[in-house]
Amino acid sequence: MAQMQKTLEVRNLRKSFGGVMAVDSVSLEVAQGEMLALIGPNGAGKSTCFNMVGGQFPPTEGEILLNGGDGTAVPIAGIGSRRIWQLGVGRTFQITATFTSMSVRQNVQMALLSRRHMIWKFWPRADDLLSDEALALLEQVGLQAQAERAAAVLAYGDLKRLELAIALAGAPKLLLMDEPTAGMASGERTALMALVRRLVSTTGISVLFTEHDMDVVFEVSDRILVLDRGRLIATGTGAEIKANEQVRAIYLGTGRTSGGH
Ligand SMILES: Nc1ncnc2c1ncn2[C@@H]1O[C@H](COP(=O)(O)OP(=O)(O)OP(=O)(O)O)[C@@H](O)[C@H]1O
Repeated sequence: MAQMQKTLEVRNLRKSFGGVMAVDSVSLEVAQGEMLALIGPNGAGKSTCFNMVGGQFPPTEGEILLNGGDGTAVPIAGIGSRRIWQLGVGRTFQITATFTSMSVRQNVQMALLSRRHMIWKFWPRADDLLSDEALALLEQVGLQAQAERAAAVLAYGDLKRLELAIALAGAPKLLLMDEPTAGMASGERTALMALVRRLVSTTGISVLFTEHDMDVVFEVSDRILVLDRGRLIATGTGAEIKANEQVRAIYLGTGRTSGGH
């Protein structure tokens, strides 16, 4: 198998839905410890890219390679989301999914259990066993003080932090975050993504995220990828993307981000 330095490599990815080419010949790489934003107007193909990398559906064409940890390139296109998660690709969704009747700590413990392929019948024991580990993850996201509260009563921003802790419990090498700040107030958005930025720096995981708030994108990303109508039209640092005429023409120059949210 070929050697691979990157966490993720995508080659000539395509997805068509009937007559619509939602993603067209997209190639990209995510380095270890890199925080990469995937931006573009509504309908550009961002979610479709995420869904192929995360295994929600197979590509029409193209390769998706994940670093197996020892430098080997593991093909993951079309192998399904469960298997992809086991190989180290975590994901947060636009709608947060937590067990509302459980405490914040127990939600993280459930994710730890799942990672260890333990099942529900171990729960009474796991409640002790994995408690410290869960609390350590909650500390990483700044939620330790709320560990014993029911997930149902958390403020929205804290729920997003819990979702992040749950994703980290899966020990991902790559975390996909599809509009992680959707529905949050501006200050909260910056705080959440600054936290993710710190976690990337301290843990060395890679993050690929979509985000409609350009201030957040420019503040936290190492690099930015711009999609338009399924095609990757630019890749670069914030400064490069800001200066890119094609990107400005598509939407930065219009004064909107990508509408919608
Ligand atoms: N399941 C589907 N069936 C048919 N067409 C789809 C499907 N999913 C996405 N599309 C189409 O593919 C294109 C890309 O959509 P996608 O949701 O990936 O864009 P996006 O960049 O994530 O947009 P947004 O910012 O609005 O979330 C759009 O034209 C969309 O209508």
